[in-house]
Amino acid sequence: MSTIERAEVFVASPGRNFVTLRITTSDGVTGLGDATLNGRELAVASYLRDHLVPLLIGRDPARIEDIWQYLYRGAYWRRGPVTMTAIAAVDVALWDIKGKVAGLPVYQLLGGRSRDGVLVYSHASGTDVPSLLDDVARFRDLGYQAIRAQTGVPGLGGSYGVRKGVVYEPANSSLPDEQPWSTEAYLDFAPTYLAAVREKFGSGFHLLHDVHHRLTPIEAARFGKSVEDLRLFWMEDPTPAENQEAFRLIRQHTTTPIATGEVLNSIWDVKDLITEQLIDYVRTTVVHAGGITHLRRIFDLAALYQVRTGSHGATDLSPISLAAAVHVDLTVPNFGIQEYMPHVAETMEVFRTGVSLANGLLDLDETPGLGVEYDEKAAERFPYDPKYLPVARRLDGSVHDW
Ligand SMILES: O=C(O)C(=O)C[C@H](O)[C@H](O)CO
Repeated sequence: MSTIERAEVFVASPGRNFVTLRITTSDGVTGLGDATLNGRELAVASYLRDHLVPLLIGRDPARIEDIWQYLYRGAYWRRGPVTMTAIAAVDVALWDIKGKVAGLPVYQLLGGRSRDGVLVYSHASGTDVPSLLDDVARFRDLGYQAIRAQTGVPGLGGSYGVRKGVVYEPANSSLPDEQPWSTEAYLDFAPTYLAAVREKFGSGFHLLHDVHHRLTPIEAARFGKSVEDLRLFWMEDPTPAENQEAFRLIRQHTTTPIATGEVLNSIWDVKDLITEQLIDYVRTTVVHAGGITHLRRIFDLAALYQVRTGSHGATDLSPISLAAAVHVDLTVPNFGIQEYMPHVAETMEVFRTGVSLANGLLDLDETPGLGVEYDEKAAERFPYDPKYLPVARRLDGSVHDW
C-alpha cells in the first residue's frame, strides 16, 4: 500500500503571500494544496506543520474522506478559518494525488463535466465614475460576460474593492491601513455609479456589486431596493455574514439577489442561509471551507434549495485553489459563477497551471490531478512578506466592518 511519506509547508510571497502544502507518497506521487489565509498566513502554516503533518505520515493517501473526518472530528475544536483552511490544504493535495494515480483530471473523478466552461466575473474598479467606466469597457473588450463594479466614494479617499494600479491587493501594509467609512455617503453614491455603468453599457452582461459587509439589515434592504431596476446579478455580502437572521429582513424588502459566504468555513455556517432560502448564491471556497470534499457537500445541500454557487476567487486564493475551484465548478449541477482575478507574473513564475480563459469562461486541460506545479526553487526568490488587511473606521473614529 502506498502511504504518505512527507508533507512540507512552503510560505512564499511571489507577488503576494501564499502558503502551500506538498504531500509526497511512498510511491513518489506528489499532491499540492493551498493553505493561504490572507493576513493570518503563519497561523495556518503552524496548524499544518505542528498539528496536522505528524498525523498524516504513514496514512493511506487514497482514504480522502476518512482523513477529512479524522482531522475535523479528531480535533474536537471544530470549524473556523484556520482549521478549515489547513484541512482544505490536505484534502486538495489528496485529490491531486488521487487524480495523478488514476491518470485523470480531478473533475473526471468528481463525475465529469456538467458544462463546457466556467463563467467568471472580473473586477472593474476606479477612483471615480469615469475611470470605473473605462475599466468596465476594458473588461467588456476582453470578452468578460460578468463584471463586478466598485469605485471610490467621494470624500472617503478610496474604498474597499478598488485597485491601486493594475493589481487588486487589499493586504497592503505591515500594520493595518485604517480607512474611513461613511454609510450615508456610500448609500447616496453607489446606486448612481451602478446606474451609470448600465446606462453606458446596457444590460447585455452580468453586473455584480460587493457591499463588503458594510450595512445594517435595513440599510441593505434599502440598497437592494434602490438598484432593482439595474438587475444586478447579485449584491454581495450586504451585511456581516455571521448574522444569518439579517438576510431574512433584507429578503422581505428586495428582489435583488444576495450572495454571501466567502468568510464562512463549513456547512454548519451556511446551513440556515441555504435551507431557509435566505440567499441566492453561496460563496464558500475550496480553500477556506475544508477543501473539495467539504465544498461539494455544501454545494449539494445548496442544490436542494436552488441556491447556486459563486465561489470567492480573489488573488489571495493561490493558483492551486483557482484550479481546484475550476475542477469543482465544471462538475456541480448548481454552478452559478466563479470570481476570477488573474494572478501577477511573479505568482505564475512559481505556480504553473493548465487553467485557461476564453470569452469570459475558464477551462482546464486534461493533465491528471489538479494540473498545477509548484516551483520550489523559484519560490525561494520571494520570501514571506508580512502584510495585514485594512481596518475601516466610521467618520467618528469608531471601528466598522471591513
Ligand atoms: O473578492 C472579494 O469579494 C473580496 O471581498 C476580496 C477580499 O477582500 C479578500 O479576498 C480578502 O483577503
